Amino acid sequence: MSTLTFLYALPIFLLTAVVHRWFKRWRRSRSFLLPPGPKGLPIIGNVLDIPQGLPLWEGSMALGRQYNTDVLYLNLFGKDMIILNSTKAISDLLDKRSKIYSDKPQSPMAELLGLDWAFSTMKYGNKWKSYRRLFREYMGPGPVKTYEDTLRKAADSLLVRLANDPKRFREHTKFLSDSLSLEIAYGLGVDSPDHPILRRADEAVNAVKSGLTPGKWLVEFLPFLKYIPEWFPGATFRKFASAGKRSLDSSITVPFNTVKQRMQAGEKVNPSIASACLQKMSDIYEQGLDEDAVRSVIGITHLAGADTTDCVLSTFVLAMSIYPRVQQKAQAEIERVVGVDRLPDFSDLNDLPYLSALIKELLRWNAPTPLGTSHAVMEDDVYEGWFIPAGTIFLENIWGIFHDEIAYPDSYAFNPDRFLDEDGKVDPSVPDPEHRVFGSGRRICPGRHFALKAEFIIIARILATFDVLPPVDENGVPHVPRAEFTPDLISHPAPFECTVKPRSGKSLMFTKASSTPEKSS
Ligand code: HEM
Repeated sequence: MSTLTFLYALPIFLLTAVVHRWFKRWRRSRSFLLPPGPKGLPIIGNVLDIPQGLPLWEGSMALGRQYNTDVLYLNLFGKDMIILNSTKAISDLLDKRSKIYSDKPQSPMAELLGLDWAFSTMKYGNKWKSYRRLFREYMGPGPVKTYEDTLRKAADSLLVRLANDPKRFREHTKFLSDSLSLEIAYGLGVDSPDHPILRRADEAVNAVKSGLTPGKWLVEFLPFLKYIPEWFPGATFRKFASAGKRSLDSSITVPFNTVKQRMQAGEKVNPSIASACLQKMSDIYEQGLDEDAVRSVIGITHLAGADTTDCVLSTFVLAMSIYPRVQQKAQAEIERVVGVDRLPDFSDLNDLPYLSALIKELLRWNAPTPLGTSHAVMEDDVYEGWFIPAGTIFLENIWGIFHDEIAYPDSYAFNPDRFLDEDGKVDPSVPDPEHRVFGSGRRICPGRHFALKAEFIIIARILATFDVLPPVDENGVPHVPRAEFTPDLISHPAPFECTVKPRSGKSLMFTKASSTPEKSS
């Protein structure tokens, strides 16, 4: 198509597609009762109804209250979207009707990023099931026990970095999260955050986070825009997607090929999911999978876990610098149960209810994925008398249910005690954020067993050895950071300053003793 023809054809194509969609929706809305939501305008639907200046999770809670519904219907350029604002609605639909609510919406941005290899964006079906089964072989509740030693070492190397350079705590937690997932997936050790594999992975994760943020890109609502060529004025999304695709392709290929080539050359490689899979390729072929499937499942293990782990750790540092009494209480519990002659270990978990409550509170206070990731319904459905058209996109408002003032009074305060009963034991009557923060139904996060293990050991060991403190100015006055979080698909604390100080000579001894030389790839 010549440039001129394209320029003439585009607006006509655009208008026809939008009018067609709007007409379909208008016809349907006359025959069926859709769930409550703002009325919207012709063609663009509710685009202008979404409260501005607020993250979508807060804005949709406000709209839900305005329309007195926990099943908020929005129409965005003819696309049906429902935001579920209560645990009941999430459980009724995404859990109890998971047979038809486990699809993923077809996302033009995911397509432009070339994400068809990733089972997290795959349509519900046999291919997704077989990829997820392979992931579970290495990340299920049993297999994750085999990573305990790697996790202890990773936690201890973080302590060393914190002791040596306390102000750059945020870089250290990020490096820990990134290098840990690289090691578990490929057995590759890296000694610097500037290692090209980590940099590429970072670019890839950022591309996915930005590319899949709900409502961020017009092409999600007007899919034909994906045919706009990269050179077209204003087509920044195309350039963004091409760069993201390059980083993603490199991130799943380079480390995998490195391990494969080393194994083929008979070199010794560290244990990892990649080496385990490559050693048993004949079994994998028998399961109907091939090397592409293995590469992609391991790629997801590497890329999906790092940012969420980092998010929880930086939220922990922020919370401790704002709430010193919570920190002291957790440290006192650790000293009482573990003593001061060793570091906390996995076997201590059940004896540390306050620490368990603190981790639950971290996940609640700043849920790493405030809207989960979208689901799509595969068939027309009816819920509470409302019609739900096939293909409707669903978002679960995890942030919203974690800020429900009835379940969690004074919900913006960081208060682990809300999860404990009078005897200091975890109170089963308080809804456990661990049951909701990882999503729902058949798509529930399969990395959750690993995530909870990693967070426990890292946080317990930091608390045992360091005090997290707000920064002080030249007059010694502390400047407590504010609890602010980014409005992204994975919502991190906004930049803040603080520092960490070793708690005693003994804690310094632990960090020195565990200062084993780091591997290089
Ligand atoms: C605190 C840490 C984490 C949180 C809060 C989290 C949260 C989530 C959420 C909300 C989903 C979407 C579930 C749904 O569609 O309903 C998800 C999916 C997923 N997560 Fe996690 N995650 C975490 C850590 C991890 C880790 C460490 C890994 C890998 C080792 C991982 C791998 C995945 C994968 C592969 C999926 C896609 C599942 C599918 O579509 O079948 N996650 N996660």
